[in-house]
Amino acid sequence: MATSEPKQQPWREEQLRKYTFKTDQIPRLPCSDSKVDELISLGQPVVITDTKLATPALKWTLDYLQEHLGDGDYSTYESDSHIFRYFDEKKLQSHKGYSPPMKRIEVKFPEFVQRVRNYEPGDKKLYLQQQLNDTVGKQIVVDFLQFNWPWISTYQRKNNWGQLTSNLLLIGMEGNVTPCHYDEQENLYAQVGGYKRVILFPPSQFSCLYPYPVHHPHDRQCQVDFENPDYERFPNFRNAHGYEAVLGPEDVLYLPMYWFHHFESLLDGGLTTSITFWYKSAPTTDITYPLKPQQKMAMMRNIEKMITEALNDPEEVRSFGPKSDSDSWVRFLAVVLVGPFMKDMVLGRYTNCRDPVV
Ligand SMILES: O=C(O)CCC(=O)C(=O)O
Ligand SMILES: [Fe+2]
Repeated sequence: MATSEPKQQPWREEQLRKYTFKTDQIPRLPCSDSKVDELISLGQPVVITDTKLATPALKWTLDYLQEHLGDGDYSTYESDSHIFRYFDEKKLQSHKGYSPPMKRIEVKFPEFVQRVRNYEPGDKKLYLQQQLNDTVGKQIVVDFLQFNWPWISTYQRKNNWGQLTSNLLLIGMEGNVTPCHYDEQENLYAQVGGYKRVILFPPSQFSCLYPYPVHHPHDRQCQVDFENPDYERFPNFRNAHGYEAVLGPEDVLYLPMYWFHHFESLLDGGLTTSITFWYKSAPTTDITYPLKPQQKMAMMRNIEKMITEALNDPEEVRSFGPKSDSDSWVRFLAVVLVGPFMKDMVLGRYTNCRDPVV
């Protein structure tokens, strides 16, 4: 009888960046394992190893894409460093004087390929992040139609998710980092080329991660620099505890809505290609108490939006805190009397909010 050799791990520990917090592993399971259904229905992350969700995209090399993508524009971010921190361009307008740490450019695919291939240390790093749309050529449409829609639609139905909103194609250079943030949709994230590490934190760790105020261009992004955490400003980051996995071709991660996530293309690992499948969340039917941490996050967002809109001046919200001695009782009230919900929303995040140094 043939014995199967244990499969060798196709990446090395030195390809992972080093951080200060502890992590556990996200479970890796085949589709046939009934735990997959259970975890997804509980809103818990899981890596599923054999969905064949985006198998036709395994052949999407740069050459293949260049031949078949068509001549549409591809949104690509340019960054001086390996960090690609997303910003909301609409919120930039009301946040005068702040220039974001990366720039979005629209390029034709061959230009992207040329810049990636000719990259030299010191050049700006690139990260293509473009929604798949109807400008792609016929062959890409054929590949797309052959994705495993029956499998993914089953999960959409079982979990009562809303419509598929978009598929983002991500092509990143080795070492690129998408820093920690959360999104407001359910995500089945298909890895198709190269290896990417993902680190997740559940919504219950909101108070360890200090997302920017909602009106800030970096809304939904954590303020803490994972590579050099400032524990004075963000003391609870010491208590952050993540879940992680390295995703390779054919792996699909269920990334639940409101879970914080950080992605890194492995160091010295070449280009990475991934495709997101974003779904609207299930409508809330009956509310049960206590509310879940993600429901509280949604509430906080609404309250912050209301306050910002009511005051009609983000600066007034942000510079909360004593401006003079006579204001100090306000801070006293906030610190001593307000319950954990308001503290999580305000302390550290609002009292210590600073723009990152560009
Ligand atoms: O792959 C990445 O770099 C970021 C992906 C991400 O943030 C997402 O799929 O929500
Ligand atoms: Fe995301």
